[in-house]
Amino acid sequence: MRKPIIAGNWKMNKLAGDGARFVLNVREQLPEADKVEAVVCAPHIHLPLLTEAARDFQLGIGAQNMHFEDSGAFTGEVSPEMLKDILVDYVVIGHSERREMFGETDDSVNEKVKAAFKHEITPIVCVGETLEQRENNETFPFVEQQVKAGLAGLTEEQAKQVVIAYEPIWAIGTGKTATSEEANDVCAHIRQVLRDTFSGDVADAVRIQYGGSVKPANIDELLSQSDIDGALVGGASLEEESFVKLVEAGANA
Ligand SMILES: O=C(CO)COP(=O)(O)O
Repeated sequence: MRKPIIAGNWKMNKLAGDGARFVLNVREQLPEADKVEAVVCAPHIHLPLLTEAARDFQLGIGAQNMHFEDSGAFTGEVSPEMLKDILVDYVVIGHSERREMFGETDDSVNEKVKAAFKHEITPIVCVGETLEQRENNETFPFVEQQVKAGLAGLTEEQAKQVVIAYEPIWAIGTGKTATSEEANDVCAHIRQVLRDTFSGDVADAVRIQYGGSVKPANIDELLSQSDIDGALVGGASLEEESFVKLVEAGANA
C-alpha cells in the first residue's frame, strides 16, 4: 500500500509570517501521519520559519526549486546543501511554470533530482503535457520521455523514493480538471514506464500525484483511482481550512 501524499504548492504567494502562522494553525488539525504525508512547498525565503514552525511535527516542508550544485558562482540560486541545512525535506523539481518561464529542461531536472538524493531531500518531479500535445495524442510519449529523462541514472532504491506529480498544463490554475479517468490513465502509463525502465518493485513503490485545479470538492474522486496516490495543489492549498480538508481526504483514501 502506498501512503498518500498531499502537497501544497504555494507558488509565489504569502508573506513568511503568514506562512508560519498557517503551519502553526494547521499542525494540530492534520490527521495521523501514519495515514497520509502532508507537505507544504513554499518560497525559499519562508523556509527557515516554516521548518521551525513544523519542528517535531509531521508536516513536511518543501522548496519549489533549487540549483543542483552545492555551492559556487550562481547568483540568486539556492543549493540543496542550504535547503538540507535548514531541515527542508522535499523539493519540487521541473514544475511546468519553471520549464515554461525559467528555462528548466529535462537535463536540469535530472541533475536536480540526483542532487536531491545526494542530500537526502525527496524530489517531487513534475511532468505533464500542453493542451496542444493532448489534442495531438502526444500525451503518453511526451510524459514518458519526461519521466525517463528526469529519473535517468537513479538506482532502484532512489527511484522508489521519488514522488512524481502528473500536472497537465492545461489544468493548472484554469479550473479545468482532467477527469479522474483521464488523470488515472496517464498515471497508470507513468507506472508502466517505471516498470519497464526500473522494475515492478519501483513501479509499485512510487507515489504518483495528480495536480491541476485539485480542491476539496474533487479530490476524493481523484484519489479513488487505482494509480493516483496524492495531489500537488496550488490555489486550494493557500487556505488553512481547504488544505486540512485535502489532507483529510488523503488520510481517508
Ligand atoms: O501547479 C499546480 C500545483 O503545482 C496546480 O495549481 P492549481 O491547483 O492552482 O491548479
